[in-house]
Amino acid sequence: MAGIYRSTRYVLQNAFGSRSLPGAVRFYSQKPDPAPLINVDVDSKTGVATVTMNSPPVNTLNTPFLNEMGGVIKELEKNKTRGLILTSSSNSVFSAGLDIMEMYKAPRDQMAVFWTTLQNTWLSLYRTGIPTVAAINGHAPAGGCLLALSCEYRVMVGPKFTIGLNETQLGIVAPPWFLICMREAVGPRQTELALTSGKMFTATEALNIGLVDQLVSNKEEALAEAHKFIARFAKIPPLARKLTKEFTRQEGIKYMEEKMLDDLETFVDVASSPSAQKGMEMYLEALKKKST
Ligand SMILES: CCCCCCCCCC/C=C/CC(=O)SCCNC(=O)CCNC(=O)[C@H](O)C(C)(C)COP(=O)(O)OP(=O)(O)OC[C@H]1O[C@@H](n2cnc3c(N)ncnc32)[C@H](O)[C@@H]1OP(=O)(O)O
Repeated sequence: MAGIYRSTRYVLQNAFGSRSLPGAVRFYSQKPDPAPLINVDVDSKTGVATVTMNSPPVNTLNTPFLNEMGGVIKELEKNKTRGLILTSSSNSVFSAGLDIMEMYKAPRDQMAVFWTTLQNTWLSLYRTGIPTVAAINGHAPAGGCLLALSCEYRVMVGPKFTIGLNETQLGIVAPPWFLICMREAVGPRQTELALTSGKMFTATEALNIGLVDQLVSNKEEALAEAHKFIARFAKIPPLARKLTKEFTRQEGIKYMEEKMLDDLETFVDVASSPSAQKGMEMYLEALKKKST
């Protein structure tokens, strides 16, 4: 089994194409798609990129989306972008997390490609030397919360949106690297309490436990505060900043570097188990009922 996963990873690692940014201008990532999944807008004065997830209806994280996100981060690093602000084009959802359709009734090799892409893209975002901020302008359950936690600073639009790692509510388990990200933000006690119950926090609750750093009342304010956070690093030498970030995040980085294949195998085994499949089926039904 590990052989399949290793060759899958090889293919994926070589699948991130690259293309030069024509200076500080707007560009769309990866494929010349008339409806890109992610828009990137680089401010010509500050060099800060606003990366807008634009995969309606709820920015689910599936393989094409994650590949595109990985490509975007690579491009921004190559172009020495001054900051990355992650936000959503939706008025109510930051990201609904992993696309359950990538896990539900999916063949094991498809699940493996999906998870490997997630692992690689997560690691790129989590460890990038570029200062990162999540401007959370909508609900951020599960993988949506992970995306926000992988950034260095979180500004959330309140009070009506929610955020959290709700996996246990679905009968699935947040892997250790999700948990490490949560623990880095809120500490071990709050992490255990939150994850064992799969709690979704209101924006105010999230602020109170340190899951987010700031509350604002709309997206424009969120973006303005995100720019302010990035401006703090104007006079900090980038290499010193990057290495300090790597040292601070070494537990998560080390976990992924050393345990990537074990994590992958566990994921495929757990996600394809009858009980996880049943849980996903019931959850999907509940989502569908809710939306009709
Ligand atoms: C070593 C141990 C290792 C263990 C490994 C175990 C492996 C397990 C994997 C663990 C990780 C999981 C992380 C995840 O991210 S799982 C996904 C969790 N996501 C959610 O719970 C969010 C579900 N969605 C919502 O709550 C709501 O959609 C929303 C985000 C609050 C938005 O609500 P809104 O009313 O605006 O929109 P709708 O609910 O009507 O949704 C619109 C359509 O989108 C579909 N949808 C929503 N979320 C998902 C999703 N995550 N995946 C796939 N599809 C989704 C929804 O069904 C609607 O579809 P429809 O229009 O066709 O009805």
